[in-house]
Amino acid sequence: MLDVYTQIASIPIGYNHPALMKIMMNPHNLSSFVNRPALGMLPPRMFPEKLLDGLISVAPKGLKRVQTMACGSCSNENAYKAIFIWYRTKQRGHSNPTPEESATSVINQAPGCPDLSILSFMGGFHGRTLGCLSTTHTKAIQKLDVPSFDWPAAPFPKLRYPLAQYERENAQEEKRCLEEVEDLIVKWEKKGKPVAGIVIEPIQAEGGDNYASFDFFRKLRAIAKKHGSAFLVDEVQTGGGSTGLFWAHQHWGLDDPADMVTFSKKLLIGGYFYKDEFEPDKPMRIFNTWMGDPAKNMFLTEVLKVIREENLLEQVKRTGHVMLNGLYELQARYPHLLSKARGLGTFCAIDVKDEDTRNKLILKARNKGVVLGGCGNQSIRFRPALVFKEHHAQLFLNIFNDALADM
Ligand SMILES: Cc1ncc(COP(=O)(O)O)c(CNc2csc(C(=O)O)c2)c1O
Repeated sequence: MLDVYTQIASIPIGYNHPALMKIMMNPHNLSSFVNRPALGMLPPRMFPEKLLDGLISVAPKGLKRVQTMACGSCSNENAYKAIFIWYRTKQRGHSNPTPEESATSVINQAPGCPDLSILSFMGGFHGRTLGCLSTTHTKAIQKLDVPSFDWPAAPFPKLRYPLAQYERENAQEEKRCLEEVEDLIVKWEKKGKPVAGIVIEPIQAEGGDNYASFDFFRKLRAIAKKHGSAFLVDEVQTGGGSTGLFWAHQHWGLDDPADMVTFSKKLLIGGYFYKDEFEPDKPMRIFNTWMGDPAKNMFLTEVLKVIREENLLEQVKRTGHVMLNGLYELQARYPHLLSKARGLGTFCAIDVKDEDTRNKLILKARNKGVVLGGCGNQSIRFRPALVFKEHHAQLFLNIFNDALADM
């Protein structure tokens, strides 16, 4: 199969890459695979140094610290907790709780359990655990029957395509959404549930590969700063190089770095980078048994080596041009079926006329040997590995054309 979905965007350098297979064959690595440590209490002696060649070597601008986790949901979940701890420490002026805060915390009451909130966006997806689900607004089936926190959800810009033709309308739409963000922050402050943090994806993936301008994100970052809220960029799906830069939010050109960046999928390990001030004041406040997995970190270090040695981020840019230009051509050839071709690097998507036709097209592509994935109500998202070259893209486009001709 030609895989253009790669296990929901989580295979970085293709299947069975020799460099990763070699890791498995090295007898010196066996202990890391067999003896999984409780990293929060008993990290292997060389673990911090090993992070330097791996995760810390790709730390986003302005972030020097990293907390590893297992998956995207637990990365966001624990990043939210670190934000709440930071916010309350800032409000108190120190990190020593009063006896009342300690007593009320264990019975789920304020002030020990404060009424704080995280602002998210309609169309955003941040995971399926309880805190993450309160910031996820994609499909009802993901949220039905699960209690939710009373946290604000702002509108995400609904851009009109082609972007060049609707610049004025789209700028107006983004301005409307940013005004709504500030209104919600003020409203939740008045409700006694101050917004401790804002979470956003650089491209709303599950929600349908929704885009906003880089200027929108720079302005949003400034709003978070203005209101004393942490700014968390969720790079679980966009991170790892598929937009042509290692982190999608690098495209924004932020003067003031994000406070936190969560990751998982292509990085093979979950976790979040964070600014010094978000370091919890005491051990075990952000904690679980494993806190990540040194074996996965080993694979990641090797993946990063391959990305550098094979210059894969430049490859992504070249392949991305072939993909997007090919999608433009197909949308022109099948205007009754396709619209809104869009992408950054090989992180591309296209809309199909309706959900049923989108699902049929994915099935038809699969029967012709191509693995695709849907997102949103009627989009197809393309998530190839970083080793996906121009000839793979052309092969995909030819098969996709045959599937479309067959609809
Ligand atoms: C931007 C973003 N943030 C967080 C998550 C959650 O990561 P996991 O918990 O699934 O590892 C994801 C996971 N993506 C995802 C794709 S399908 C899916 C699902 O639960 O149906 C989840 C994500 O795309």
